[in-house]
Amino acid sequence: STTESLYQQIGGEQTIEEITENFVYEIEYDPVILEYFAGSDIERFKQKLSEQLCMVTNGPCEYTGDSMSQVHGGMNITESHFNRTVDLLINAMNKAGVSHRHQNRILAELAPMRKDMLYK
Ligand code: HEM
Repeated sequence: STTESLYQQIGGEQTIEEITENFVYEIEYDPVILEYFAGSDIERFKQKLSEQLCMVTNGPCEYTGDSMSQVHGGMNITESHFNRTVDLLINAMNKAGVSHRHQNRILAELAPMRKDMLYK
């Protein structure tokens, strides 16, 4: 129904967990992007990312992580590396069975955060 949240439409917590697991897997197989995560706590990343995905899809979650500019500041993320990371997220969503229509809605929610991450 039209009153269902995007979170419910994609399959709720289980799908969010799958996207997150798949995304980390994709990152682990991408030497260029993996380098950024060399000193990172991957369990924390998974937890905060799944909260964020849940929140932007209007699920029953609160994002308890840091702001996107705080987190990504100092990494000097290039446009090319940003786009590469989005491709990994798309792979992760495809493998989790998220439809392209729903993927576009999720990416549209994340798009405004881009300016907080690039070249900072
Ligand atoms: C779609 C765009 C992106 C989103 C939605 C996103 C989201 C997040 C979130 C929610 C966290 C966890 C924050 C926390 O721990 O409080 C995080 C951490 C991180 N992100 Fe991103 N991110 C994106 C793009 C990127 C890109 C392009 C890179 C690098 C190429 C990157 C590198 C990292 C790294 C290395 C961490 C871990 C930081 C740490 O260890 O403290 N992210 N990201």
